[in-house]
Amino acid sequence: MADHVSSAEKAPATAFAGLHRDSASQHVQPKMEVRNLYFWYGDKLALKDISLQILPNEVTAFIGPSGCGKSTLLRCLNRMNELIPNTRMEGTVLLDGRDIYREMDPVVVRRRVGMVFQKPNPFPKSIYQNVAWGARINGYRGNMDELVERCLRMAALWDEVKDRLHENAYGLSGGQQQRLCIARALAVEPEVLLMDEPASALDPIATAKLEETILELKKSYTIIIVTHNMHQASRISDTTAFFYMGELIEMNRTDELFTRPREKRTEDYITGRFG
Ligand SMILES: Nc1ncnc2c1ncn2[C@@H]1O[C@H](COP(=O)(O)OP(=O)(O)OP(=O)(O)O)[C@@H](O)[C@H]1O
Repeated sequence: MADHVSSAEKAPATAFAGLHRDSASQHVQPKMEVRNLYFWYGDKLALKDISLQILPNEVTAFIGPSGCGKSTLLRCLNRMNELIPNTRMEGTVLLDGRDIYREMDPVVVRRRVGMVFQKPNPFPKSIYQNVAWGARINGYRGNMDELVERCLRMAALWDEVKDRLHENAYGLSGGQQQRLCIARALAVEPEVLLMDEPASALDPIATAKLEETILELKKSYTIIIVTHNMHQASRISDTTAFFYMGELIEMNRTDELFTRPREKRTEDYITGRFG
């Protein structure tokens, strides 16, 4: 296991020492931290002893063969896993140092840690209402027009939809719908964005646009993205975590992981020898 991967026994500050380069003397606090996490679907163990840290304002990519637990881990980071019956989790997940399972309300966790899914899933409502909805149920009292515009701009969609805000979202292309879903996620003012293969249903041009958007968003948000596409991981992420059969095999700066993997299984995967 790579030496930067923390365990509960190691002090969190040192666990990421090999990774963080912001300052030689000062460690940035992780935005999120997972400690010794196990997850079961019924009797089936899907995640085994996962420990890792997510740094703020970075893109972290989760890669690995199908079924290795990437989406499961993503859902553990905002308590979405709790919505799946007959599952069990052990371990700790921290957001800004606070335990999201023991010290925080799940509704608050899901607001602060937003999610964008594999398939764009806008509501059958107008573009405007798609963005305003989340803010409204969250009790937003400010100027809604301004908020909608701000979120659509952040999601790099404003210029394409500003003259058709009250048209049905289903009239948008797949790539536009996915950016609308990002705008909708941003409307509740999250701090972390979880993205589960957000480009898998998009063509190369829409994918490129989405990747640009993600790079722009990381200035304001912490982003974790599950991707099957290793080129995408290397293009947009700062840190990459490689999973295999429910275990975290290696996590490192993306350029290091792709050019000098420490583990044979990582090397085999990134060179296409399996998976
Ligand atoms: N709702 C569920 N009920 C039972 N088992 C599940 C459920 N969701 C996932 N699993 C199992 O848990 C393991 C991890 O699945 P998960 O979807 O997290 O993997 P993944 O790495 O995201 O896969 P993919 O890349 O194919 O999306 C797999 O063996 C999968 O079959």
